[in-house]
Amino acid sequence: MTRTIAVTGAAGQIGYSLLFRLAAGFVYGDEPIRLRLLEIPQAMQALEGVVMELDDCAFTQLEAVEITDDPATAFDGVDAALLIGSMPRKKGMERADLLQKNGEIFSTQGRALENAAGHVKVVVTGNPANTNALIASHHAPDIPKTQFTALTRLDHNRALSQLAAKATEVTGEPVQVQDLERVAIWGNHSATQYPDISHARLTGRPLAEVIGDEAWVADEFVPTVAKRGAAIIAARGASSAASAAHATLEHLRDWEHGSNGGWVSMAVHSQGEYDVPAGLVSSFPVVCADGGYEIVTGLEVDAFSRKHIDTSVAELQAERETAQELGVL
Ligand SMILES: NC(=O)c1ccc[n+]([C@@H]2O[C@H](COP(=O)([O-])OP(=O)(O)OC[C@H]3O[C@@H](n4cnc5c(N)ncnc54)[C@H](O)[C@@H]3O)[C@@H](O)[C@H]2O)c1
Ligand SMILES: O=C(O)C[C@H](O)C(=O)O
Repeated sequence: MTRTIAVTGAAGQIGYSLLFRLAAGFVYGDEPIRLRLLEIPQAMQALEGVVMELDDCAFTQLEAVEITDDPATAFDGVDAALLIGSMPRKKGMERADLLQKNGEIFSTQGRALENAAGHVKVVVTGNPANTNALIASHHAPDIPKTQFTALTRLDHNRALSQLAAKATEVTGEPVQVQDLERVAIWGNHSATQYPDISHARLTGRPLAEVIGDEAWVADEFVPTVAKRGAAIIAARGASSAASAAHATLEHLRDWEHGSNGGWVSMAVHSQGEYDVPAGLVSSFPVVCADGGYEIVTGLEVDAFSRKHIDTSVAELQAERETAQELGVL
C-alpha cells in the first residue's frame, strides 16, 4: 500500500530537515510513500528547489512528490498530515503571541482536512501547537478528535537527554537515554509544560531516588526542558529545526508502528483524564500500539506534579479563550 503524506510549511527549516528523512524511510521503512507538499504562494519557488533535491536523492520508496498552495488539494485523500507551516516564534515572543497569526491558518487547514482519508493521522508541530491542533480539529468535525495530535515529543526527548546526562554524573556510570523509562511531558508545549520524572525508572530503579536531588529537579531540570526552545532561539537566532523534525517523525513513527510498550509523550484531546478539562489538547504520557495510542491511566499525581500540571493546563484554557475571542474556535 502506498501512503500519501501531506507536509505543510515544506519549504521552511523544519520541512527541509524532515522531508529527506521521511522520504528515506524513517517512518515507513521500505513501504512506498507519496508526498504532498503545501506552501504559501511566495514560497513555491523555494519549494520547487526542495523538490529538485528530493528528485536528486533518487529515493527508491518515494513514488511521487506533488506541490501546491491550496490546502484542499494538499490534503485530498492523505493518510497522514504533518502541519508544520506557520509563523515561528522570534526572540522575545511568547507562543501565545503566535495565536493570532496562526489561528487563521489552522482554521483553513482544519476545514481542508475534511478531504483527507477517514483514518488520517494529524500531527501539529506549528506553534502554538496544542491550540493549533484544537483549532484544526474544531474545523474538521467529521474527523474523530483522537486523530488530531500536537508535538511534545521534542520536549520528551529534551527531558531524556538532560536526565541521561544527570544520571551519568550522579552514578559515575554511562547512562543512555534508552536506559530511562516512564518519563512524561504534561500540558502545553510552552514554558509552562511539566516534564515529570515522578514515575521514571533507570533500568528498573526509581529515577528520582537515583538522582536524589529534588532541588535539581525543581530548579534546574524542569525549567531547562521547559525553556529549551527559547535557549535555542537565543543561541541560533532561529528556532529549533533538526530536533523538531526528528521529534515529528518519531511521533508519527510510534503512532503508526507502536512504542513497544514504552511511554512517549503526545499532546492529545483530553476526555478529562487527570483532571485536565475535556476538550483541551494537552500532553500526556501515552503508549502507542496497533496504529493508535492510549493515555497511561491510574498514575498517582503528587502535589508537585499537580501544581505544575494545573499551571500548564490553565495556560491551555487561556489560549482556548483567546482563540474563541479571535473567532478561530
Ligand atoms: N512543537 C514543537 O516542538 C516545535 C519545535 C520547533 C518549531 N516549532 C514550530 O514549527 C513551526 C515551523 O517552524 P520552522 O522553523 O520550520 O519555520 P519556517 O519559518 O522556517 O518555516 C515555516 C514555513 O511555513 C510556511 N507557511 C506559512 N504559512 C503557511 C500556510 N498557511 N500554509 C503552508 N505553509 C505555510 C512558510 O512559508 C515557511 O516556509 C513554527 O511555528 C515553530 O514555532 C514547533
Ligand atoms: O520555542 C519555540 O518557539 C520553538 C519550538 O517550539 C521549540 O520548542 O524549540
